Amino acid sequence: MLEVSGLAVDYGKHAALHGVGLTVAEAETVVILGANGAGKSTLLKAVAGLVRPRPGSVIDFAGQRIAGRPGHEILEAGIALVPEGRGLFPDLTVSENLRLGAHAHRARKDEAANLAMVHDLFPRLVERRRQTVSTMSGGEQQMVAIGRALMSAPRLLMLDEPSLGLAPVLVGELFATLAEIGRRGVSLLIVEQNVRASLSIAGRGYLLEAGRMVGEGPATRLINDPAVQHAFMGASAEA
Ligand SMILES: Nc1ncnc2c1ncn2[C@@H]1O[C@H](COP(=O)(O)OP(=O)(O)OP(=O)(O)O)[C@@H](O)[C@H]1O
Repeated sequence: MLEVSGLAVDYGKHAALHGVGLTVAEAETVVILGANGAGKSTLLKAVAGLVRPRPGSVIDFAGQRIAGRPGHEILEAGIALVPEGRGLFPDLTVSENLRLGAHAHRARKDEAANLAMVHDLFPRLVERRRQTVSTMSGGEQQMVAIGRALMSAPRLLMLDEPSLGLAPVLVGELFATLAEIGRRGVSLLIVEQNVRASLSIAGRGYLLEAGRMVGEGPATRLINDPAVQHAFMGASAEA
């Protein structure tokens, strides 16, 4: 469903991605692993239309060529991003933040059904719907960020380090919910440093190093691959 090849992104003279490729099939969960600065966020931003890829980069989604298109068109095509740091409006309430995720045309007519789905996945957001986001815990804010992305009824949900800053018990809950979202038919593309937790819900993974893909394979193989363990399994990944 998502097919990326030869994706290159430059920040001025600095090349952050040197021509990477990856695929995500319908209803598949894929993880991108890599150290700080490897280019993981840049990859997601390029797919989401938030940074411009170099001409010649190919990003195809559900039969459409989306490379270089603006972010709002890519959202309409069915790709949503939960950015690193979550990108919420801290002074607005939970409900207001969720409603802001529903502005895509493709989701407007189903807003009530999408909200019901978000409340089903995150029951705590029902009780907290009038609470200002800045007063919530990190785990609750992550629920709002994922909920807001789901309000656009994406076919592909991309998450940039969703477990960052969460206590280990919340990391477990987060990945259980992401697995449930995947079971409901949404494709997931997840950038993570938490190797074990993310691979445990994924079908496949890729290793990104200094702007190049240096490995890929089934999650069950990567989770036991010594190269992955050496390169990426820091203290946080052992949690
Ligand atoms: N806006 C920017 N301007 C210039 N250079 C940037 C910009 N954003 C990222 N870079 C550089 O591009 C490279 C890839 O960054 P990116 O944020 O994609 O990596 P990452 O793998 O997501 O790392 P992290 O986990 O630290 O976010 C890094 O060398 C980074 O310093």
